[in-house]
This record gives sequence, structure tokens and C-alpha cells, in this order.
Amino acid sequence: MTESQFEPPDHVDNSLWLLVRRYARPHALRYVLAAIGTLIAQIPQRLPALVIGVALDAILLQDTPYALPLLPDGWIPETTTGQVQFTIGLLVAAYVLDGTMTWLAGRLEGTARLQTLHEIRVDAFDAVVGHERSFFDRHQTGDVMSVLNNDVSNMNRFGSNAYEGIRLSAQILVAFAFMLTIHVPLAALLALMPLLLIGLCQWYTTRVGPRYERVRESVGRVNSRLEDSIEGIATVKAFAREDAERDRLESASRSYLDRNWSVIRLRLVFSLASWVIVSGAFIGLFSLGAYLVLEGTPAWFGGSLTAGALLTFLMYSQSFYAPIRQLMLDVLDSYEDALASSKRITSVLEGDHPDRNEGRELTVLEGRLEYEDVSFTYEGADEETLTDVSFAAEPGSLVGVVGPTGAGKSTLTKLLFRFYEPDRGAIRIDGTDISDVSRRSLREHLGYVSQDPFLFYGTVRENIVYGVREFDTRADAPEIDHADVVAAAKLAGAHEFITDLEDGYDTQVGERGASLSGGQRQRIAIARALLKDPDVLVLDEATSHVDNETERQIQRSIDATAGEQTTIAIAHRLSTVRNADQILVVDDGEIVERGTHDELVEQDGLYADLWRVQVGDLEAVSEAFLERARARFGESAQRRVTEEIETTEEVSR
Ligand SMILES: Nc1ncnc2c1ncn2[C@@H]1O[C@H](COP(=O)(O)OP(=O)(O)OP(=O)(O)O)[C@@H](O)[C@H]1O
Repeated sequence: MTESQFEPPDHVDNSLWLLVRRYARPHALRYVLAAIGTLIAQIPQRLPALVIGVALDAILLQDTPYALPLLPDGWIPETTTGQVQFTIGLLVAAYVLDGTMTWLAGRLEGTARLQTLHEIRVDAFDAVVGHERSFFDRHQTGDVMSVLNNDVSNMNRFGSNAYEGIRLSAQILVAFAFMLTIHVPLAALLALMPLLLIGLCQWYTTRVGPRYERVRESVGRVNSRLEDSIEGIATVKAFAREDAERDRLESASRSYLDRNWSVIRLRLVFSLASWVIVSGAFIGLFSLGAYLVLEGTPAWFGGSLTAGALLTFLMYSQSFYAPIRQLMLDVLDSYEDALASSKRITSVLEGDHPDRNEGRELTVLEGRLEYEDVSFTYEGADEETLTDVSFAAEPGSLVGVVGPTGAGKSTLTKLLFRFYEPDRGAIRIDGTDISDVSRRSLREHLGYVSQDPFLFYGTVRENIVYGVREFDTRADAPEIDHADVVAAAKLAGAHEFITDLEDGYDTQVGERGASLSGGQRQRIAIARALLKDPDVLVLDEATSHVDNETERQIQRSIDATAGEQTTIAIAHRLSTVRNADQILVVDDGEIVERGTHDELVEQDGLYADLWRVQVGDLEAVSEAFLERARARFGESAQRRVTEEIETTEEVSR
């Protein structure tokens, strides 16, 4: 896999803007009201400094008369006591208004932001599960999870910082407006300082953006490593590879650390440079202000400046400098980080994934399945995996698919589900080309049991009903008739062991069904597929983990249901498909032989040799077969064949 696995498609110019447009815009009213509330709250927030400055000059120093901008003189009490009370009243009113507006705005913004994120996460998940199998061949699960978790959470950080950005901008503007009311030339001088910072910001963003992209990638890699090691914990332990896994994680985590550190280093330089500019400006302002107060202000520089006014001005300048720095450091920084995350999210959202509802509904009347000259190559593979595969399965028939490992048997059935699209040829059900119908409706008619089926965390019962009902533990979820569940479990040879479990059908199966044996898991998966009552059932080595007797029992059940559904059974154990109406022998992506068991034994080809090996008739195995086995396994071929015979004999006994 390449370094940058999640790249937005070409038609997306600005990923972050796309997410904002699509997900924040529907909540625009709440965002705008929150922004207005934040803006309004700035006025009462800045008021106390102004009032205290005026009160200081007028009441304590008795330098100037008590006067506030925009307030008619008639409103101001004349006595000192009255002015003190008036000042206190103004302060209380300012704090109450500030608190109320901030609370309201925070509430509006908080609910809108969480709703926005919720929608992004759900849509991103929907897009991920909408992708076909090739997407999951290309991306590691942990990396995909990090898009859904870390990158979406990163958008949350950006959302709250962007809101903070509005608050800070308002604070800057209001502070500046108040400073203008005190001393225009001094305020104008102060306004030059942000200009110095713009160049610094440009320097920072061009450097930090690519670094954040690399950090996001390494978060994905750490997640992938974690996921891989924990998922494969049984293998890790069996091979005593804990230390090796630790080393691999350490290397991924080290790369994350290094990349993150390179961001932090840059940020520290940026922070220091901005601090120098801001502090320098503040000291310059204080020096100039003190000089003007002591020496008197020339008329051309705006006239008099009192000590109280200078104090207020300096307090405002703090409400001006601090937010500018915070805006640069936190908001700009989280913007760059969110930009990197938004690229990964839009790559998932906008990536080329098919719409599972696109196409017409599939109607199955009989269940006749037909492959016509189907060829297929996996992405990135040099050779075709399937070449000109053609066969027809009559409604209700059982088709066995056998052949050496890696021959293309599973691939053959993956195309039926449209997990992948064939390069050439067509697959038809009752004459309808499956590429014309929606994937959803196609899959509603199909059942699938793999060699290593996946059980979800939940009860046995929930896993059996999975294919026909939402995996839903809500008390009011529609119920499936328990008798149907039991009937499916009986057909799958699972009922007996389920009733022996401590809580029967309500037994928790553990993570991925960990508390059950491989054969038990397979039987639950077969029950799940049979309960769905599909028109075409695919069993991909579905009974490989069960003993011979149970397999025979399941076979009898499937034979009994055959006639109702068309079944394709892939098997290495040839006895599994011995009674099939038709057996396809696949070798190197092609169907090399076909017929019933007896016909194929009669043909004396590959199938006949495979059969002889499995029944222990080694003497009769053809020289061509042994030659081929030698080519495949080298010197140990003979030994392997003998071992297989011994195993088969043991199993038969
Ligand atoms: N997702 C994939 N991407 C690329 N190549 C794949 C993928 N899945 C399978 N292959 C390759 O395609 C070939 C056929 O694989 P397939 O799983 O269909 O074989 P099979 O006959 O079912 O084998 P087995 O009996 O061992 O299950 C193999 O060479 C395999 O390596």
C-alpha cells in the first residue's frame, strides 16, 4: 500500500469546504444565531474595562467628568455615591448579558456542531460499507477506522475552534472599536501589528499543511497495526511473537511521534515569533502611552490621554493581542489539521463507490443460473484469475465446484454477488443479467456461507436471524418466529449443540463467535443462510470444519431443500459434492472438466485423480497428476500425497 492511501477524487477542489457546504449548511440558522450571540456578547464583555476606566478617572482621581460613549449625560447620576451605584449596576448588567448570550450561543453552536459531525460520521460509514470488496483489498481496516474515528473527531476539534475563531474575531473587532473611542491615532498604530503577522502566518501554513497530512497517515498506520495485532492475537501468542508485534507497533508509533514532533517544532517557532511581535507591540504601546500621559499629547496626535484612559487602552490591547495570537495558533493550526482530515474523509465519501440501489429489481421465479464466457482479473494482477467460464445451473440443482487451491473457485462465486465485476462475459439469473439489477436486490436473493464465517457480537439467535432482520436488540424490534429459527438450525445440524449451550439460543457467542468452535460457527452461518431462504445458495467450503457425520447430516438437509434453491457448493473434500447434479472442475481459472461424479471418474481426468487421492487409491493416480504435484510442491510431493491419503483414511474411518 502506498503512503497516501486516502486521496480525494479529482473533482473535489477543497475537501473542507465540501464538508462544510454539505453538512454544516443545513444547520446554518443555528450557526448564524450562535455567531450573532457571540458577537453581541462581546459588547458586555468589553464594557467593564471601559466603565472601570471612566470611574477611575471620574470618581477616584476626579480628573474628568463621568461620561460614557453613546450614553446621554442626563442618565448619569450627579453625586459620587450615585455614580458608584450606577457603575456597579452597569457591571452587573454587563456580566448578566454576557453570561446569557454566551450560554445561548454555546448551546446553539454545540448542538449544531455535534449534529453535523454525527451526519458526517454516519454518511462516511455508509460510504465505507457501500464500497465494494476491491476497496477493502486496498485499505487496511485500522486505517479505514481511523478515518471514521480520528479524522471525524478532528473535524469536531476544528468545528469548536472555528466557533472560537468567530468569538475571537468579534473580540478583536470590539476591542478595536472601543480603543478607537479612547484614542484614534494610538488605535490606528496598533492596527499595524496584525499586518506583520500575516507574513508569518503564510510562512507557517505552507509548511504545516503537508506535515499534518503525514501525521494523519501515520495515525491510520498506528491504527492498522493495532487492529492487526489484536485481531491476530491468537496467532501472535501461538508463535510467541508478542515482542515482534511490540516492535512493529513501536516503529509505527515512532513514525507518528516523529511526524507529530515535526509539527510541534514548527508550531513552537511560529508561537515564539508571534509572541515576540505581540510582546514587542505591547511594550511599544505602553512606552508611547506613558510618554504621552507624562509629556502631554500633541494636538496632531489626537489630543489628551489620561492615566485612566491609558489603563483602559492597555486592557483593551490585551483583548486585541491575545485573541490574535490564539486565532493564529489554535484556529489556523486546527484548520490545517482539519484540512488533512477532510481530504481523507472526502476520499471515502466521494470515492468511486457504486450505489447499491442502482439498477432494477431482480425477480427470481425459478432460480436458473448461467455463466457465459466470464473472465476476470483482480486489480493489479498480471494474469486472469478466471478465463471464459461458462456453465448453467438448473433451478433447484446442486452444483459442486472443485479444484486445486488458488484455482479461482471462490472468485467464481464472488462475481455472482457482484463483489467484483467481470472483465468480459455475463452472469444471468433466470435470464436477467445481474449487472442490470441493483446489488441490493441481487443480494437479497442470494445466500452465502464462507469457510470462515463471521459471527457478530451478540447471541446465537441474533446471528441466525441476521440475514432477515436488523441486528437489533431493541425490545420492540420485529420478531422472527422462533420455530423458523429452530427449523433452520436443525437443517444446519446446529440445533443440538445450541440447546446444549448454557443459555441455548440466547447464549452470547463472544467477539466474532470466539466462544464457539469453528464447526459450530459454520453451522450457525449455514442456519443463517437457510433461514433467509435464498433462491441461490453459495456454500464456500461451508462444512470444512465439521466432522464427517455432521457434514453428511447437513448434506441431507441441503439435499432436502434442493429443489427449492439452486446451490453452488465449493469443496475440497470431494465427498461433500459427490451427489451434486453437476460438478465443475476448475483449474487455473478455467473449467477443465464437468459432469456428475460418476461421469468424471469415468473421464479419468483431474477429478478422477483427486478422487483417487482422497479415497486412498494412490496406485491408480496418473503420472501426469504426480508430475504436476511435484512441480507444485517440489521434492516433498510424494510425501504430501501420502499424508493426504492417510488423513483421508483416518477421516473415513
Ligand atoms: N482480493 C484479491 N486480490 C487479488 N488476488 C486475489 C484476491 N483474492 C484471490 N486472489 C487470487 O486469485 C486466485 C484465485 O483465488 P480463489 O480464492 O478464487 O481460489 P480458490 O480456488 O477458491 O482457492 P482455495 O481453494 O484455496 O480457497 C488466487 O491466485 C488468489 O491469490
